[in-house]
Amino acid sequence: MRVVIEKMGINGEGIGYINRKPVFVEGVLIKEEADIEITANNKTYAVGKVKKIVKTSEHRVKPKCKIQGRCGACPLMITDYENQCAVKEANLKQALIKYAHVNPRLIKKIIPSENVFNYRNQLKLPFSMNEERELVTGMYQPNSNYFNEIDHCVIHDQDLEQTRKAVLKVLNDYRCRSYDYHQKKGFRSLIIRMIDGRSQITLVTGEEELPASMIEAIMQIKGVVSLWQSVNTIKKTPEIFGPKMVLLAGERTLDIRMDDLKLQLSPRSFFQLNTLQAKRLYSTAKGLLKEHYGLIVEAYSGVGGISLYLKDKADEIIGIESIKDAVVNANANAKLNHADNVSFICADAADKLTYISKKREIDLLVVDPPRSGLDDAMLETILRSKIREIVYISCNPATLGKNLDILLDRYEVKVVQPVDMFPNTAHVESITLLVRK
Ligand SMILES: C[S@@+](CC[C@H](N)C(=O)[O-])C[C@H]1O[C@@H](n2cnc3c(N)ncnc32)[C@H](O)[C@@H]1O
Repeated sequence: MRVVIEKMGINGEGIGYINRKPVFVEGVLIKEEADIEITANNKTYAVGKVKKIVKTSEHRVKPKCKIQGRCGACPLMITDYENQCAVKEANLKQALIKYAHVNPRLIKKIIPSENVFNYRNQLKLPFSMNEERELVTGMYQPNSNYFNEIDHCVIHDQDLEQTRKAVLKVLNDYRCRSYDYHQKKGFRSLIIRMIDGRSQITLVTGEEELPASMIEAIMQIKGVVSLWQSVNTIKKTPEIFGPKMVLLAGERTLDIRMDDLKLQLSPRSFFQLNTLQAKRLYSTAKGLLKEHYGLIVEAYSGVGGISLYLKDKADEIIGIESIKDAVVNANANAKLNHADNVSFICADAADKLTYISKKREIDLLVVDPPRSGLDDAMLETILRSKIREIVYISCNPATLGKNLDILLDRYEVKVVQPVDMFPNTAHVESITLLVRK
């Protein structure tokens, strides 16, 4: 079947229509024409696989990565960066109009990323064995068990890639094997966070005792400041880290600088993946605010970066975060940065916000939730409270749109500012400023 691609979907796929039914096709761009094979045909939509592209977009480029399209992380790498930004802006507009009827004129042009490649400061990759019986890292093809070995990832920081290769060499020198679910032994995942040339490494393993000389060899790799082991023998789990973390060598935290801020990060704490753009994200959010507030609450605060960026904007700032390690980091970060007016609480965001909003007046709420967006309890608490302003930082236009639809009962959108944090991927980050009606 031949299809003309009319728009792009939220996952970076092309969408065309056959007999008015939408057909989702990976690896194609707007205005391209392709011969496709229908691989799934449901009542309301179909899925197609490209056999041949018969008309090519002027925005198509040759992807820099050999396994683009197979690993699934970078569907937009087939188009120039200007067009990637246009696709992201259109997707955000589409979602916010569809779910919440947001006036498109309030949605600004996306702030592009300075670094289109080599921007990721962290990798979290599963291990496997290749045909030569060597331990390798890679990605499972989306919706399949097929493992693609990653030889060289072009969105990872170059030093991060060097470190990954050096760690693999050590593990192979010691003849380490990938995880065996029956024996509960072997290596499951490699996690490396590398910022400003310094790295924190975590090996997620089965019940494995690692030789002291191997630990020493990893610590000798350039820039490595700590090596952690996380034992995870839970069979089917979406969690990469196991319940227990053991510091094998080096420093407990990765200490970084972000503009004037000093931040400490533990392996399990969330931290923005594109450090340069994170500074832009935070300073753009700050730029949308008034001069000064009484009380700011930041929900989903991670290691406290946003609250600390805003420390001069309020009499008091309270952060709420559910991961204990991140809260320990955040409170240490408040001390390190002499922010006596900023503190962090380990709790569920909705629970704690309900508690605070019953006792005190909140002038500004900052939320930066995971991809699933704000849950019902959080939305209910916000609607019941008298919070005056909200800054909603979102990494998922669909959940943002659905949440806004509910919040718009009591709030008005002032501006939506997209920021590209993840070039080549389909992810769209945005900041929305809402004011109580
Ligand atoms: C997208 S991250 C944002 C972190 C932080 N704002 C930053 O810029 O680094 C979302 C954070 O929400 C936390 N989180 C997830 N669900 C939560 C909940 N129900 N209550 C509190 N925090 C939660 C996660 O642990 C994570 O640190």
